Amino acid sequence: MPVAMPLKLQRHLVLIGPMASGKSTLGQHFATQHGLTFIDTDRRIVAKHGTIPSIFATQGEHGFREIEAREVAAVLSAADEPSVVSLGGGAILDTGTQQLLESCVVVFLDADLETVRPRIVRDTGRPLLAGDAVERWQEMSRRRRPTYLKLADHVLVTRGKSQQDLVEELSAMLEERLTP
Ligand SMILES: Nc1ncnc2c1ncn2[C@@H]1O[C@H](COP(=O)(O)OP(=O)(O)O)[C@@H](O)[C@H]1O
Ligand SMILES: O=C(O)C1=C[C@@H](OP(=O)(O)O)[C@@H](O)[C@H](O)C1
Ligand SMILES: [Mg+2]
Repeated sequence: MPVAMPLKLQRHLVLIGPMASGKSTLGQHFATQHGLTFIDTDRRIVAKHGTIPSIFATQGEHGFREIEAREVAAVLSAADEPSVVSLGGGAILDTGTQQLLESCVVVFLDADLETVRPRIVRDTGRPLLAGDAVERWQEMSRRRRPTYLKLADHVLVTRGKSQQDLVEELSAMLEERLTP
């Protein structure tokens, strides 16, 4: 894997966007290539509370959102080194999370249906997509889109781009931002 320039973040770099837009994958690749710490809030939730489907089954979406808001707040308000943080797609629904994102650099991974379609039809790990995954993804994505746009400092359009394309585009975006 190519190693890009080490990058020094001043604030957390947070990836938001709909389910299967590639937040977890891009966050991990980007952090690895720039020698940064990577945090996936869903991964932390799973390590502490069990799988996401099992949390939804026992505590419902409401229970999951409470756990998620606590975990995201713990990550974003800690005085740790600035890191690359991938949130779950619905984490931005919480107003406390929205406030914490004001002091982060927020990147919206803007994925369209054709890009995510093959990903969501084969993956069954997202309880909110149970049933007609395509229909449910479209509806949720449409409803949340204004919030993603409102919170974003940058928008990264994912259509037709490989992981490496996205790492490079995000790197260029940040370099421009860091250039006085
Ligand atoms: N740029 C990309 N090109 C092709 N497949 C991708 C890309 N980004 C992510 N994927 C695949 O899409 C699926 C969902 O990615 P993931 O990172 O889990 O998304 P999210 O965290 O936004 O839900 C994974 O199987 C991943 O390998
Ligand atoms: O959009 C959502 O409400 C959710 C997105 C998922 O994360 P990804 O966006 O990483 O798939 C996960 O947090 C959970 O299944 C709920
Ligand atoms: Mg994810």
